[in-house]
Amino acid sequence: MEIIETPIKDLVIIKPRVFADARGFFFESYNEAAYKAANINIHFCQDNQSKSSYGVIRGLHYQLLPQSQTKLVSVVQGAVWDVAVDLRKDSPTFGQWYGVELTEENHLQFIIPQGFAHGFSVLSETAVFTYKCDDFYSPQLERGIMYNDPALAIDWKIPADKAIISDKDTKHPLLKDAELNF
Ligand SMILES: Cc1cn([C@H]2C[C@H](O)[C@@H](COP(=O)(O)OP(=O)(O)O[C@H]3O[C@H](C)C(=O)[C@H](O)[C@H]3O)O2)c(=O)[nH]c1=O
Repeated sequence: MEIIETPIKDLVIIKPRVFADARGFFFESYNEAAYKAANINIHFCQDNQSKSSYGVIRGLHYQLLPQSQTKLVSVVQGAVWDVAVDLRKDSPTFGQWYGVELTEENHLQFIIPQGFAHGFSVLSETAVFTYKCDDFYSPQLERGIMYNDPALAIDWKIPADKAIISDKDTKHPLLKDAELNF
């Protein structure tokens, strides 16, 4: 696997080694030993999966310490624009976001570290999104910030009038008003 750095420290893209043949393809979607060899020491404890239609934006979500989550996210069907926002108050990139297109064709994976908000928009007719978390879901510690916060100015790669947002995701605070403890 290849680790691709981003302009935001600790936020990295994983390009797995894909074995393609006449039948299709095979790749290891996670290997703890390979991660340890790359000095990526994460122990995952929960896998999630969601399916969404074109135009859906899920996010921007995070969990507060002590149950903030590192996530390894990828797409098994379709294509999404995946976005992480740095919420670490002492980070030189606090409030900055980075996006990457994850698709069933490019097999790219994205490691979203603790201290980041995460969200994605669906670029294909449907997308099946799968991710591993290194801590369990905690409704009590789950928080969100607005996907369309003007201070973030995130380009979701879909027309704003096509965005499909859950009611919950229309009621998050702006980043300036968010509860953070990273
Ligand atoms: C996240 C989660 C949710 N749920 C339940 C709670 C709700 O009744 C239902 C749907 O949850 P929600 O609308 O928060 O799902 P998403 O909008 O896809 O949220 C996720 O999307 C963004 C992109 C993320 O990065 C987070 O992992 C996660 O917040 O599943 C669970 O039972 N376990 C869980 O781990």
